[in-house]
Amino acid sequence: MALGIDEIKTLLNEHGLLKEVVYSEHTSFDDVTYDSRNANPNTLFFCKGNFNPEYLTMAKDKGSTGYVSEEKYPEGNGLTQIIVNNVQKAMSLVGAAFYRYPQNNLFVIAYTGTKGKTTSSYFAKSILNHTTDNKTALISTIDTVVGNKPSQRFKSHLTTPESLDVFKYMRQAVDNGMTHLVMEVSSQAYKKNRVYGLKFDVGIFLNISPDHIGPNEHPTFADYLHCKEQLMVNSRNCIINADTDHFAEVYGAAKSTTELGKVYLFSRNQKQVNGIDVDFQFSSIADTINSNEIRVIANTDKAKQMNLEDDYKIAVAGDYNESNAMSALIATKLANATVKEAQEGLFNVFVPGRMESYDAGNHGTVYVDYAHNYASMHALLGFLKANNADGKVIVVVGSPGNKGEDRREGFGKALSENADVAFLTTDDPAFEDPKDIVNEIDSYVDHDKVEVHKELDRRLAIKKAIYAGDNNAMIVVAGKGRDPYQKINGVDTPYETDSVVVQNVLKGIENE
Ligand SMILES: CC(=O)N[C@H]1[C@@H](OP(=O)(O)OP(=O)(O)OC[C@H]2O[C@@H](n3ccc(=O)[nH]c3=O)[C@H](O)[C@@H]2O)O[C@H](CO)[C@@H](O)[C@@H]1O[C@H](C)C(=O)N[C@@H](C)C(=O)N[C@H](CCC(=O)O)C(=O)O
Ligand SMILES: Nc1ncnc2c1ncn2[C@@H]1O[C@H](COP(=O)(O)OP(=O)(O)OP(=O)(O)O)[C@@H](O)[C@H]1O
Repeated sequence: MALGIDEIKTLLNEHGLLKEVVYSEHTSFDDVTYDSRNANPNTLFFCKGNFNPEYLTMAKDKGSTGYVSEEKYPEGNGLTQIIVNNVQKAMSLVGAAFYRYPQNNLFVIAYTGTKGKTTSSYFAKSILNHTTDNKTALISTIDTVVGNKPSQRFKSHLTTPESLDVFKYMRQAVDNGMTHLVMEVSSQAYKKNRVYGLKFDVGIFLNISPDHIGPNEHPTFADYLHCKEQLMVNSRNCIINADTDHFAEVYGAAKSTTELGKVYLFSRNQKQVNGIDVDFQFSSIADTINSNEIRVIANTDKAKQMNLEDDYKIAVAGDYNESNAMSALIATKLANATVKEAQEGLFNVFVPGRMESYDAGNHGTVYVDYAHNYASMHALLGFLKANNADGKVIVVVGSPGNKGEDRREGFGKALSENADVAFLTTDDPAFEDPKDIVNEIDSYVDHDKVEVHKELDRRLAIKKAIYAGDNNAMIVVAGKGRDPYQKINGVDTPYETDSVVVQNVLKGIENE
């Protein structure tokens, strides 16, 4: 692949981004990167973010022949210099052109929402695997899948990658024969223009609640909402959970660029929201601590024509997963999935680290779940308590250091509402003392309602929690899912994952 300077100039000019070009003899580039460590001969290098000019020197030393930046650097003398007024936008446009617009060869379904993006993406992929004969790619917080060989599936670094990576993965997916892609689009992706210029075939808005607000993410909730709404503005078909907070604003964003015939609304209970007819209603017809089943009803003519009305079993527990499943049903129907394919996809789905359940025999049932703030912990514990009022809820939980400090109070509150026993432990303490974090969570717990144990060794905390359960107990190991590390003092210290620790404890119990 190669990209010439004339095409770059035209593209940037069309979008009002180009300020100046200083030519060298290099007018065509064989690679693009935003990280000097990955620069190759004849690479076009993008200077972005918390940039240090030394990176440009490194890129040049490794053979870069041009750079794109919002300012000129003497370190770049001798290279072709492309000066723009927004490097992130420029990077996305140039990335799409360099990788020859792979999005044109993929049906792309994109998810946003404070909670449920990953789970719903796995639901949609599982359905489309049936529809497309396994030709569905995935860009999610957990895994990126660009093909069916083991080497074409790898761990993700971000929920939504940098634009150059988005287009690279799309190109790889197309070259590997993929026809569909399900991806997560975080609010941060819009904030940082990681998907600038991209139109999605289907965009889904799941929900919004205060989160990701802070110095490194969104300055205000309004900014967070605005960024999330951009998925609606940039999608050809919009699906909205009408039960979400701020529904009116989200619907307004969708309507601003999409005709009403292509905006699909769904709700658990309501036929109308704000006087607007909801297309699909779903109800729970079986809701156990291991799985769910929903009934889908079409309310509008548009919905009736889609032939989605039926019952669907979902292999993952949690009543909120009924709503996640409903979104995946509409999205995949727009990609021509049949009811049978959807039923098979939801019945067989497995989402790593999200409501993984394990039978612990005489010690009850263990759930490994990624719940890592008040909203998700409250939803999870409330669901378990509602479905098994006599069962003890035992929770293993910690809270990260140097970020999301308000989660500590949230965990204390969620535990006080629905837990019987808590084992407070370590979870990515970063540069803080995990003991202080545990004590802070503890200070928010109502000790008349919850028996609290403090065990900083996470593996031991999990073991003690499982052993504390009787045969009706529900032991929740929260917060890390399948994260394979603990972030300690700036180092990702390997950790075998909560799922593996749980499995090892259960093996020990079996062998007793
Ligand atoms: C705030 C934010 O979006 N930060 C992301 C951003 O940082 P940045 O551009 O400032 O990059 P940096 O690491 O400071 O380095 C500056 C530049 O120099 C380059 N560099 C760096 C070192 C070097 O030797 N050579 C070199 O060229 C880097 O590649 C980068 O391009 O670009 C980096 C990769 O290029 C990301 O790793 C980093 O994400 C950080 C780790 C992060 O935590 N991001 C979170 C907030 C995030 O994006 N989260 C959302 C999910 C949120 C949700 O669930 O809603 C996500 O989509 O993942
Ligand atoms: N629709 C939902 N509403 C509320 N909570 C949910 C919902 N879906 C999932 N959860 C809870 O949130 C946790 C995270 O779910 P998931 O990973 O699917 O969401 P996400 O949007 O990708 O999250 P994050 O941005 O934190 O990575 C789950 O483990 C579950 O506890």
